[in-house]
Amino acid sequence: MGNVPRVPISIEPPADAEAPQRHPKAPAPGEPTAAHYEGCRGCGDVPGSLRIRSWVGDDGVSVHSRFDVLAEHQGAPGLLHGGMLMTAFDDALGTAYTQIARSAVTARLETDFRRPVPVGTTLWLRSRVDAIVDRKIFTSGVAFLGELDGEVAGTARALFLKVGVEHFLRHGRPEDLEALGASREVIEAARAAR
Ligand SMILES: CCCCCCCCCCCCCC(=O)SCCNC(=O)CCNC(=O)[C@H](O)C(C)(C)COP(=O)(O)OP(=O)(O)OC[C@H]1O[C@@H](n2cnc3c(N)ncnc32)[C@H](O)[C@@H]1OP(=O)(O)O
Repeated sequence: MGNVPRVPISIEPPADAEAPQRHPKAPAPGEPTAAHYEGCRGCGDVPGSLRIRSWVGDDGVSVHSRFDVLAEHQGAPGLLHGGMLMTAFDDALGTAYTQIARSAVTARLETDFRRPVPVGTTLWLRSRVDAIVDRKIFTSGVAFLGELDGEVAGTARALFLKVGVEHFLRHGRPEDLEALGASREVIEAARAAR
């Protein structure tokens, strides 16, 4: 396999992992969550976005999300593209962790596709953080056809790793970071520190 890295195999949280605690500044149960970023492909209000909307669950930790499946999300004729369902899970699980932690990025995402999803369906997703171990945030979610707790269309698990703002400053496109208020000097300093 030459230089191809070994593929990590497990995102199972250890049995003694820390239980998730809601961040004190997170929105309250029933409130909508904020978009990750206005340019986000999952939840931002920009062309090409899935325009996923999420709300905090009654327990203050889990999140439920709505994704209206449109013709532009097709893979097979009239059916949702699998990668779009993964995008929806990435976004919803990535919103669930914002109830607990600040910034983190997806390290691994596993999805099981249980039922085809016709165009015109409203998908509802339930997502939660199962455990946190140091920088690792273990999450899981379920996507339902038509209504919360309807027929299961898919399930997913993801591992997010906490990162600092320097992750985005080092790797992001400078003009997008500058549009968020980062100065060229701060961006260059973060890149020089690599
Ligand atoms: C300006 C601010 C804007 C803020 C906006 C917020 C936006 C939020 C956006 C959210 C939007 C939605 C979401 C998005 O779209 S997020 C976008 C998609 N994700 C990415 O681009 C991430 C790309 N990957 C990386 O940057 C690095 O690989 C990361 C940071 C993830 C880890 O590299 P780092 O050098 O830091 O860590 P490490 O390699 O020492 O590993 C540490 C530990 O983790 C374990 N491990 C690692 N990988 C895996 C794996 N795949 N499976 C299982 N385990 C894995 C590893 O074994 C080790 O474990 P241990 O040996 O310690 O036990």
